[in-house]
Order: sequence, then C-alpha cells, then structure tokens
Amino acid sequence: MKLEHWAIFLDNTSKKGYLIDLLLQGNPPENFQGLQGAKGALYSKIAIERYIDEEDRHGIKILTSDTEQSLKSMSSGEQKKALLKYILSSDCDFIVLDNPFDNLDNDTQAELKIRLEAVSQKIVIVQLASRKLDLLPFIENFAQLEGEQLVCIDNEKALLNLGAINQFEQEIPPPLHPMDFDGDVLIALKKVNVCYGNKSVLKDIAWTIKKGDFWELRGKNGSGKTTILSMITGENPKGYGQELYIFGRKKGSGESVWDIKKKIGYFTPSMTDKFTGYHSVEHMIISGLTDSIGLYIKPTEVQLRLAKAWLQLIGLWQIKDLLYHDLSMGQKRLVMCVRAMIKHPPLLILDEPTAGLDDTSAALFVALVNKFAKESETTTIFVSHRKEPGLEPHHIYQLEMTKEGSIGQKL
Ligand SMILES: Nc1ncnc2c1ncn2[C@@H]1O[C@H](COP(=O)(O)OP(=O)(O)OP(=O)(O)O)[C@@H](O)[C@H]1O
Repeated sequence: MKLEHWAIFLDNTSKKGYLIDLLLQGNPPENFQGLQGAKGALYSKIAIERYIDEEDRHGIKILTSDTEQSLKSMSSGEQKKALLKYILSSDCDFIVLDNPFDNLDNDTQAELKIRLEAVSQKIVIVQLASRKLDLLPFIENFAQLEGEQLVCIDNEKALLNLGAINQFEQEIPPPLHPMDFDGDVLIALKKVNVCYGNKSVLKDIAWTIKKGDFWELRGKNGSGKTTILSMITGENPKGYGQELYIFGRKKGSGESVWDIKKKIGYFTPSMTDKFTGYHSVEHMIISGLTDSIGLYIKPTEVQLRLAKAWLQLIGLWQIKDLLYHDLSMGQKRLVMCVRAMIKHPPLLILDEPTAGLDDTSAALFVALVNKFAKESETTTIFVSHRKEPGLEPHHIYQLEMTKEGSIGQKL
C-alpha cells in the first residue's frame, strides 16, 4: 500500500511544538489517524540539542556511540547525519522532519533528499516546512498550521505568498556612544591553521576584515565556519599562538575574553529558541546595552527613547509591553537581532540567522541586516548555507574543503 506523506507549512503563528507533541505522543490530529499509536521519531535541531544535553550532563553518548568525538563539537551537518542514522536504526513507523534542510549545505541537502525519498517507501514522512523551496517532491498531502489549527489545503502553490516587505522607512537609530575602535583593519587572520587530533580543518587561512565591511561567510558543512568564528569570539583556544589579530591586537596579548565579547554583537537562532525568561519586548531590546539577557535595573530615559526608535523601525512599538515569551518566532528573531545591533558593536556576527523562519519573515530579517550594514559603521559577518534572496553583502569569504583542511578565498 502506498504510504501517505504530509507536508505541513509553518508560518509565524504556527505552534509547531504543540503539533509535534500530539504526533509523537500517539494522539494525532484528525487527518493523521493512521498514525494513532504508531511509533514516531523527531528529526530536528531541538532533538539534537536534547542529545547534546544528555551527553554533557550524564555522559550518555547516544548518537555518537561509535565515535570518540562529542556531539557538541561536530558540525551541524555531521550532527544531522548522526541523528538520521540513529532514527533509521530505531525501527520507527513515521518521522517528523522539522525544517530538515536548515543548516545544511546544498550538496548535503541533495543527498538528504535522495535518502528521504528511499526511506519514504517504508516510513511515513511528515515534513514541517517554513520555506516553500524546501518541499520534498514525493509528498502529495498538504496542510498549513495556523496557531494550533491544522488546515488542509489542496495545492501547495496557493501557499506562502510573500507578503509585502516592510521597507523600514526610518533610519537606523544612532548609537548612544561612538564606536570603541579607531583602526581600519578590525580582524586579520594570517596563515591560520587548525587541526583536531590528526584531522586538519583549516589551512593557511588569510582573511582581512575592515571596519564597516559586510561579509557573507560561506562553506559546506564541516568546512570550519564555526571554528573561525569561535576563534574570533574567544571561545576556541586554537587561535592562541597564531597570527590572529582581533580589534587590532594579536590574540593572546593580554586581552580578556570579556574585553573581546563586549565589542561583539552575536546572534544565532538557538538564542531565541532557548530563552525562557519573562521580560517585556522593550526591556529585551534595552538589555543589549547592558550585555544582559533581560533587564534587571530601571532603564534610563535615554535608553527608553532609543528602544522606542528601534521598535518603531521594526514595527513592534505597539507591542513593546508584551512579554518576549509570547511573541511569534519571526518577531523574536527581530527583537534578538536588534538587541545585538542596538549598541552598534564594532563587530556583529549573525550565524545562520534565518534558519526556521518562513519566507516573509526571512525577507524582513534580511532587509533589516542590509539596512544596518549600510547605515552603521559596524562590521557584519553573516553565515548562511541558504542563498538568501535579497542579501547584499559587500564581500563573500568562501571556504573550500581539501584533504589538508579548508582553504579560503574572497569572491
Ligand atoms: N572539539 C573538536 N574536536 C574534534 N573535531 C572538531 C571539534 N570542533 C570541530 N571539529 C570538527 O571540525 C570540523 C569543522 O567544524 P565546524 O563546526 O567549524 O564546521 P562548520 O563549517 O561550522 O559546519 P556547519 O556548517 O555544519 O555548522 C568538523 O569536521 C568538526 O567535526
């Protein structure tokens, strides 16, 4: 009998956690009665985070039982491969794929598509998709998740029409204090090499990043993008003893990780997904000035005025008193991105910031980043696997994998 596979499209309102729980707890919505009591598995970033937590806290290696390497230190692509391998060995009846192509490079996406098509002969696939282009070609049943409500649709083409994009008519609000960096070259890597054990990851990386530049960092899964970023932010000790200059100073010449971090705005989606505090939208934005998450002291008049200007810019002023917790995913991302921008840090790192956003929210996000890069003196590095329509970086730094480690070139 032919199996019935489903694609469920998500937008900003979708309560996907609710739907995932219903499906996996054997209590599926009306149209999925075939899955009642069936054994399901979840293929998602959140599932990976849980396994990482299990390893960290209890030392239980589930996805990585056949390797020494920890799940946390693997690249996103390697983590996703390990999860799929584990799921396929677990004898399940259906798999819920939550935005399966996020964080994967083009080749790995193509490989995964072929793999899933083969798997779909025996296992029911329920794909949760935020981006129209991600739809798996063999799926013939479609629905849209509006809040908790599943609405069946006949034709996926009727969906996800790109809404009008806010062109952000106001200007980017200026910083409260001028930028804390005088030179021209912000970051320089000169012949930087990184190995883990006997595996070479980066080879002779030479990359000069100047004040005000807008870079896109590209490279396949496992090519070393996170390794470079974590050397810059100070989280990876591999930068010591190398020709790595950060904010004009050679790495290891006396600056503390905290000194470096103060000058960097950083945003990655897991920050929005993990954050559970109950703070107002306004306070979340102001907390970017104090490097805290949420605000624990009364904001000043000047801070409140600045937050108002930013909230008006992104169209969220009317909901400034709402709890951050209650925002939609797209709104949360905008708020966290503005929180990273509000200080106009010398360096802003956006690590796959659009993963999990629907087409409209991603376009809005990209428009904000373009505008900030144009109107501020901040240097921006945007890491993404997906070619984001509309992104306007000044330069692209591309990592190419070779046997001796990835080499880099400016495109
Ligand atoms: N602590 C570590 N120990 C061993 N190997 C590591 C460690 N950290 C990273 N690696 C390896 O280095 C390689 C590069 O990883 P990195 O996370 O920098 O890649 P990436 O380009 O960010 O990948 P992705 O796009 O999938 O996130 C991977 O093969 C990864 O397994």
